[in-house]
Amino acid sequence: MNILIKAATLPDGTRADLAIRDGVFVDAGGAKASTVIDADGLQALPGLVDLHTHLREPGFEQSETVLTGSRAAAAGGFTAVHAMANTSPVADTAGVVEQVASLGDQHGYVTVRPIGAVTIGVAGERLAEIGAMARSRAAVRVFSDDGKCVHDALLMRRALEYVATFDGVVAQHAQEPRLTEGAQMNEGALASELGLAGWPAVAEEAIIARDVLLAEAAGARLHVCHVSTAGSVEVVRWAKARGIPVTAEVTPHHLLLTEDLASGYDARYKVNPPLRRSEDVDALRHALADGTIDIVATDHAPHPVETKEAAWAEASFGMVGLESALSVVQAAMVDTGLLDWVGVARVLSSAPAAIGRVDGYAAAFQIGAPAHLTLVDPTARSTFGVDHLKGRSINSPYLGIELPGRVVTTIHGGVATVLDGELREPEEVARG
Ligand SMILES: NC(=O)N[C@@H](CC(=O)O)C(=O)O
Ligand SMILES: [Zn+2]
Ligand SMILES: [Zn+2]
Repeated sequence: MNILIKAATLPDGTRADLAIRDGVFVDAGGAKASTVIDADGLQALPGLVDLHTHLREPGFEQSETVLTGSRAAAAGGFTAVHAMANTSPVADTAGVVEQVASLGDQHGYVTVRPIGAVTIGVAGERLAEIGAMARSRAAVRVFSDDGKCVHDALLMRRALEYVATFDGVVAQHAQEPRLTEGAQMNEGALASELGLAGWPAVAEEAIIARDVLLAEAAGARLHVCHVSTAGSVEVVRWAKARGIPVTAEVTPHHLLLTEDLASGYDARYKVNPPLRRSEDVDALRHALADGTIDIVATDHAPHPVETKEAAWAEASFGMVGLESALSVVQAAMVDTGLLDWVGVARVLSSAPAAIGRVDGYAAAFQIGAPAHLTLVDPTARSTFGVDHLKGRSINSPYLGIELPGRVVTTIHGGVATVLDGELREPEEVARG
């Protein structure tokens, strides 16, 4: 597939033609193409990379599969996702991570990089086969028990020491379990009023504080999943100033939504960590803008309708996020003047790729670099609806809300997975 993209606006604001042949960017001068895309007025971004996606396969295919999650990702402008390990069986062996990676390759919409579990069965008791997963064909570099916190300090220390030997990273779901038993929403006056058990900020902050010190002692890379409080930002800022190799992510929903949405007991807003106060949202936005928080990661967490339409206390934690991520980042960060498109390219592509050690994202748009990109129309506005959702689950907190921006085209390795705003079928993708 030869593609010529005419007059796209690059992240730095310059306009350029982009030519793609055999999966890489080539010189646009005089290039012939079978597909010509008029990108006048469209913003080009490097292909988005998600460090935190729940694809649910194997085991929870009623929520999502590698195929349906890949389609949701492509629709959202993503060309690579990291698949979380809390599947059934858990991705704690070379066999499971190789299976997930090869399903991703077969479907071809996005690069699927499996995350390996830190502990067997994410049970927090014994280390998983970290080395075998790292050496496998899936070449796992990110390890996480996400959904659960690696709360045993000795296990966390050993995991950090182990991953340091091959440049891996432990991605921690920072949640002190004793402080959050039965927790349902952010701790505070509103939780008391609603009669829901509170999830205190200190349960997140205390684990981050412990883990940055463990990472320093181990000389290992630590990544903090879904940072949600102003206090966590302060801890990460302190650790970075000290030179500790820590990176942090924030989700789109923690950049936009606040705890008061829990008032109606609509479990679409139930998520872990919980939606916090507007002061926290403000601190997270500024931390992302100043680099204290490195990246945006979706924490796309599909769940079946039954488990989200249940009473709040019984409902599952989590929201889908792949299809809405870029729009929410535009609303929270770009349209507020906190981040420009160069910044968006960093927090949603080059920085997550660097943390996950995904090749091909450091030199976006350069001749010879793999052609992963997305074209968005930042002037579009639409009411977010189920038609925007391309995965298997519809537990989005944005249904019925107007959001800016629209993904018009996604190209993964030179193959268009979205054209004119429409997903292309797998057969078409394979045929090129
Ligand atoms: N975020 C969530 O609320 N849920 C995630 C787990 C997690 O990311 O902790 C899930 O797997 O459903
Ligand atoms: Zn988590
Ligand atoms: Zn998660």
